[in-house]
Amino acid sequence: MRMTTLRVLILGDHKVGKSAVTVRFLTKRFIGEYYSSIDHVYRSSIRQEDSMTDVEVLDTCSKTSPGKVEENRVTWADAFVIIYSICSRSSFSIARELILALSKARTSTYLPVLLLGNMRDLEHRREVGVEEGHELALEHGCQYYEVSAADSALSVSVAFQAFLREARIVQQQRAALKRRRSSLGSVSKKLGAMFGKNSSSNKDPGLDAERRRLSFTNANKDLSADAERRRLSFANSIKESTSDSDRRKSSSSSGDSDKRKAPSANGDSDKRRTPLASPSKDPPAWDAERRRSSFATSKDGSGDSTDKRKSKDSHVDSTDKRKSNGSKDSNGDLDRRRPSLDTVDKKS
Ligand SMILES: Nc1nc2c(ncn2[C@@H]2O[C@H](COP(=O)(O)OP(=O)(O)OP(=O)(O)O)[C@@H](O)[C@H]2O)c(=O)[nH]1
Repeated sequence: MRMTTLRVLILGDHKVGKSAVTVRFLTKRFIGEYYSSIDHVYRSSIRQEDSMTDVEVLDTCSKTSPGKVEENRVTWADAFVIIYSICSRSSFSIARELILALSKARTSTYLPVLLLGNMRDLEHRREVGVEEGHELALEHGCQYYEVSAADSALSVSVAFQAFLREARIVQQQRAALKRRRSSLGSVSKKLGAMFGKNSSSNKDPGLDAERRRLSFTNANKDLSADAERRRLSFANSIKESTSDSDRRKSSSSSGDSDKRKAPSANGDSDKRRTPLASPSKDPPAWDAERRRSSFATSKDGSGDSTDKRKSKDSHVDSTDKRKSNGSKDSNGDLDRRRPSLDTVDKKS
């Protein structure tokens, strides 16, 4: 179970019931006549949800200047309770002064402030409306309740419990912020110790600037060299492509087109191209001769359709042979077919 200590400072005009309210909250009892010319500190442990809160309440003696608050007290306290009497307009004005004084004293941090309008049981003597109390509280971001220390402990207890809950949260947030700041401070000190020793920029800013300049120049040099490399590579590729083109031209002029196709293109495309290309390469004389031979065979009537197919097949074979053997095949094949023509002529 966690334990925290909250310091609460009670402020207000004379005889508004500061002591009566404080004692009511801490002891649940009402003391009708409480006289003291000195400040009192009350200590108590209050249970809130899952935790206990140690509360120190400083009941101030407001005989001299009730509208002012000493700086050391402001520093001491975590939370402030400002009490006025609903039966006293002047006590309400002093409450306003105190709120403003607190705002000025601790501008950097949020101050939990509870504004209490006491003596609610004396409604017939009311000088300050409940709306005025609400407005003042809203204006300065305070909690606000009207209570009666004389009438019941409940109203006082409700007001204090709600206020202490808020005060405790604010206190915890403040403590966490302090821890974070201190840890950040120690980390930054360590980093400063680590890098401060080795950092040349702190010692010699001129040297650091020169190092950056050289680094920039080297980076530019690298970029220029890279661009030159790319330019040379591009020029070489152009040269290579030009010489390759020349080579192709010279080889095509020497009639070696079939040989060029094989290594340059993939095998499949060449295989596809070869049978389509070969018939168109046959000279017209071969076609004429082929037609004539076919006509002669049909006229002769010798040989069936199978023979005709064979003849055609053999002719295709011979065409392929011609392609591979050149002039030798062309002469030989032509000569082999000519005797048959002669035979036809003789028969006819
Ligand atoms: N009717 C009524 N009387 C109250 C109430 N609270 C306090 N009193 C009376 O008001 C008078 C002043 O009460 P204190 O508690 O002494 O007020 P204080 O602000 O502490 O006084 P100083 O410290 O002398 O400035 C006492 O006679 C209380 O009995 C209340 O809620 N209702």
